[in-house]
Amino acid sequence: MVRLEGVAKHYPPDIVALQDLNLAIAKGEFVFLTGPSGAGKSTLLKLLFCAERPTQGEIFVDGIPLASLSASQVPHLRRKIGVVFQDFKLLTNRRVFDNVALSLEVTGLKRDQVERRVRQILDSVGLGGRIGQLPHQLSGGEQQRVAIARAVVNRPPILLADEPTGNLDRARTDEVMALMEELNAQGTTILFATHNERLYRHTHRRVLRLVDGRVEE
Ligand SMILES: Nc1ncnc2c1ncn2[C@@H]1O[C@H](COP(=O)(O)OP(=O)(O)OP(=O)(O)O)[C@@H](O)[C@H]1O
Repeated sequence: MVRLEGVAKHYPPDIVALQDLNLAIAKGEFVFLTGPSGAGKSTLLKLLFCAERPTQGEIFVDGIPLASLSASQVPHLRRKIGVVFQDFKLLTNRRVFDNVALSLEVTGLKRDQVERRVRQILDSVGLGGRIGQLPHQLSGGEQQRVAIARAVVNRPPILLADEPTGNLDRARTDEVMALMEELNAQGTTILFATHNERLYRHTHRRVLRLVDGRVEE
């Protein structure tokens, strides 16, 4: 589902964020990405959804060579990829419903289909009753569950998570992890960046550790 071959990313003037990265993530895997601050975790995720382009090397997502994509084709790639961030990035002046619906409306679904899908996904993350509220009326954990619902409402095969539990307490973190497990059980390939060793220590999941821009398993 994801393949990197000899990937490097440099930022000007002389920062080497990633170097000679080779890795493959199979369809349906749930892989953790860890490593110290500044190791390049966010950079790696950004390369996968074309928010950054590699300085060297090739990246394939679901068989698509990303180097071949023009700027106008990037939105098509992004429909395959859900992304969740530490700071949720919800639209603060839009209701929970709209935050989730926006990512479906761009796909051209009819209004009643959008409404049905949004209700369904919000029910599945336990927020069916909060559909008309604004983000600030929700707790941090609830806001993150809205962000996850938004990321997966159009059923992308891949979910990228960049420290999604970084702002959450232990109980809320466990709720988010349970949701991730559920999405993975339904077939979503997940790449989950985190500093929190507790989240992967006792799992059987593969853990990729970035150190100085290189990957160790
Ligand atoms: N847009 C940018 N311009 C210049 N340097 C950048 C840029 N983005 C990231 N960097 C640098 O690249 C390196 C990797 O950063 P990145 O954010 O990928 O690390 P990270 O592992 O996600 O860190 P953290 O755990 O603190 O979020 C760091 O040295 C960072 O300062």
